Amino acid sequence: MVTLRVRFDKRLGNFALAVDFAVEAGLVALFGPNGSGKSSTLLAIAGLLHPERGAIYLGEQVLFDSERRIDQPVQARRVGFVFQNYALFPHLNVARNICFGIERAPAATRRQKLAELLALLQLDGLQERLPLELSGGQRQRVAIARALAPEPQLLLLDEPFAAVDSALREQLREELLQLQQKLQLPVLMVSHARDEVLQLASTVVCLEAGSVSAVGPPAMVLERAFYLQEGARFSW
Ligand SMILES: Nc1ncnc2c1ncn2[C@@H]1O[C@H](COP(=O)(O)OP(=O)(O)OP(=O)(O)O)[C@@H](O)[C@H]1O
Repeated sequence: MVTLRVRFDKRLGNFALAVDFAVEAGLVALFGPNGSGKSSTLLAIAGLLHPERGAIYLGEQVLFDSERRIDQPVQARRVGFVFQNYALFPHLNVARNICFGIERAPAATRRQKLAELLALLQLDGLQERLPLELSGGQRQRVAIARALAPEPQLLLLDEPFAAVDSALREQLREELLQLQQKLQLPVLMVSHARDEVLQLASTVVCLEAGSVSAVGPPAMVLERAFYLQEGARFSW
C-alpha cells in the first residue's frame, strides 16, 4: 500500500495552515469543523494551491517539495478531484463531461474509457443528457467518472455527499465504499459528518484551526474528538 505524506505551511489571509500527516492510503477521511482548512489541504495536494514550504509525496512520487524546488503541475500529479458542488460543465453532455480530461487521447481509447466508466458508475443510457437533466446522485456519479477518466493515482473528494438528501446519501456512501474496494484506488475525502467517517474511512485525519490534531482509526480518534468537543477532560 502507498503512503501519502503531506507536510506544508500556507498562509491564507489571517489563517495559517500548517498541515503534517502521513497515512497509508486506503479510504482516508479529512475531518474537522468549518474553516479548519480541509478544502485548502485538498487544493494543495491537487496542485491548485501552492504552499510556501513543505513536501507532498504519494509513495515515491514527489508532488511538491520546496527544498528540492519541485512543484508538479496539476496534470502531472495524476490526482482526480471531485468538488463539493461537482462543478460539471452545464453545456456539455454526460459523455463530454466524463471525457473532458482525456480529450487528447485517441478516439478509440476515449470511447472505451467512456463505456467502462458509464458501466462502472451505473450511468448507461445517460451519456447524451445535460447535467441539468440528471438527479443529484447521477450528477455525483458523473463527477466521479470524470475524475477517474485520466486514471488518477489518488482521488480527492470534497464533501461528496453534501448536496444530496439523507436517503440517497446512504446509498452513495455504500457505492463509494464498493468503488474504492473494487479499484483499490487511494481516496482522500473531506467530511464533517462523524457517522460518515465511521462508516467509510479506514483512517481519519482531524484538522482543527489549520493544523492536524489527530490521526488514526476513526472509532478511536472520533471518540477523542467527541470528548474534546464536549469539553470533558480526556487523554490517551
Ligand atoms: N484564498 C484565500 N484567501 C484568504 N483566506 C482563505 C482563502 N482560502 C481559504 N481561506 C480561509 O482559510 C480558512 C480555511 O478554509 P477551508 O475552506 O480550507 O476550510 P474548510 O475546513 O474546508 O471549511 P468548510 O468545512 O467550511 O468547507 C478559512 O478561514 C477560509 O476563510
